[in-house]
Amino acid sequence: MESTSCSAFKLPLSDLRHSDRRCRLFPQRKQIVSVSCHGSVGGLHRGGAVRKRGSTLETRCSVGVSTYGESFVESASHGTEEKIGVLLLNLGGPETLNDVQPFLFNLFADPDIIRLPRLFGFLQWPLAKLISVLRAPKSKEGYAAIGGGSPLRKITDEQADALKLALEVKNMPVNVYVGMRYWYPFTEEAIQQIKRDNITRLVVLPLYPQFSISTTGSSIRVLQNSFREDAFLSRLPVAIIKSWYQREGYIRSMADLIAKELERFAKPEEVMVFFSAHGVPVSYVEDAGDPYKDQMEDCIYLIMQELKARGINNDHTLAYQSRVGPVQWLKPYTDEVLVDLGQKGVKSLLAVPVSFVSEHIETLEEIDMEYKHLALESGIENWGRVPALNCTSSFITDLAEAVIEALPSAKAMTNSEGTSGENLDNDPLKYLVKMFFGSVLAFILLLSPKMVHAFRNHPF
Ligand SMILES: C=CC1=C(C)c2cc3[nH]c(cc4nc(cc5[nH]c(cc1n2)c(C)c5CCC(=O)O)C(CCC(=O)O)=C4C)c(C)c3C=C
Ligand SMILES: [Fe+2]
Repeated sequence: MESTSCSAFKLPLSDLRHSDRRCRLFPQRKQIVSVSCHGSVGGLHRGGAVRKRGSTLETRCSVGVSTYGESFVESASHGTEEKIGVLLLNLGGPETLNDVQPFLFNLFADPDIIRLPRLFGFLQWPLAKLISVLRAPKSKEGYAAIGGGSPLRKITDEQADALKLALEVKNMPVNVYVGMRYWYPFTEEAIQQIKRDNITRLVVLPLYPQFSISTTGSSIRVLQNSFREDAFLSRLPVAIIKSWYQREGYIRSMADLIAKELERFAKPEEVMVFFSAHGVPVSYVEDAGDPYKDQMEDCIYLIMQELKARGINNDHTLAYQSRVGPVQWLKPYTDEVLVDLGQKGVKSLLAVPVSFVSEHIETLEEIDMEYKHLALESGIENWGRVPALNCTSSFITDLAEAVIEALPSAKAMTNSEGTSGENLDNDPLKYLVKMFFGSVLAFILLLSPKMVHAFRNHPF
């Protein structure tokens, strides 16, 4: 079954080697191609397993794809039939508590998440194994507190459906695909579905408003790897929307949500608007040139300008949450700022999650439970939280407009440069030797009490 599932991708040799490596690394991926995910109800074709949510099939569905109706558009210039695809990229999340450790493994095995010097690249997987095992108990507690799994897949599927409808209303029939970076439906599977569907033009839309190497950057790397040596994909015109936090529709939708939540307070004008963004390690910004911090600050500025234009002049602040491990992350840290504000006498606070557009563990557990508790303990008396955008119609309409605007710029992804971390090692003996020595080194490095503590207990 293992080799069948890998070879069933029917990739050229180079890609096959890649997916073979993944199959060794991501045992859970072996299962995905053995199940057909297609179904059809009332003109709706999509992962059959998606409709059977909760069944065993559900977690095995490889591709979250909205392909209802026909999505052919007559190409004005060539008179040929166009079949437009939109690929939504997202992080993915464990759907059950048993998924938590393998999900964390996939996350920490990503060289865009744990950035090791090239020389130490062979340590990536043993380290990922070790950190995921250390982290899993704390992470599981979080997922258990929000019902036993991440809501990300369900919400992203709903966003895909809503986007498809919004584009249909604008006279643009498309197939919408969902590709997750660390859990089902994996980006690689969505790409294979795009190929099977003979899509002729593709818009890639990461569901992260701001660009970070660790999120959008990492997902684009997956695309580049898959597209580089595939005859069909390397010719496919693609437009990638790398960031979209500055779009008016998004800014207005965020301002709408904030204005609405402020109204719930007895004295709305006295509420501190507290933007909480997912952090990244400082080295990403300072050494690797990640634009994430600049874009985040710009985004907050634009939202506050929009609120001011509506006569809302509340104080606001930005802090970063969800740090993991023993390195410096972007400051100020959300937990520290909350305590500080409480001590300074702030009584009413509205938390605004700003780096992500769906509810997820960090909003539902970290903000709603941990930070709320901390804030109330620190002297803040009135607490509120702005919901994630999810399927807010003005937001989805704006995403549809972003897709339409991006489409004309689609061109073949001609990325011939190699991508770091792609030196595939197909010799099983070499692989085992590396794994063994890597593991020994990783244990020596990581099992110091300080490191263990950092990964197990750091907030989030
Ligand atoms: C813009 C959003 C995000 C950035 C930037 C980001 C960077 C980043 N994350 C980790 C480590 C973890 N992230 C985890 C979950 C998680 N991360 C994001 C978004 C961003 N991450 C989301 C939406 C989620 C939740 C998914 C869900 O299931 O709901 C986790 C797992 C949870 C936990 O154990 O704490 C980890 C770990 C790093 C190291 C990083 C940048 C380098
Ligand atoms: Fe994260």
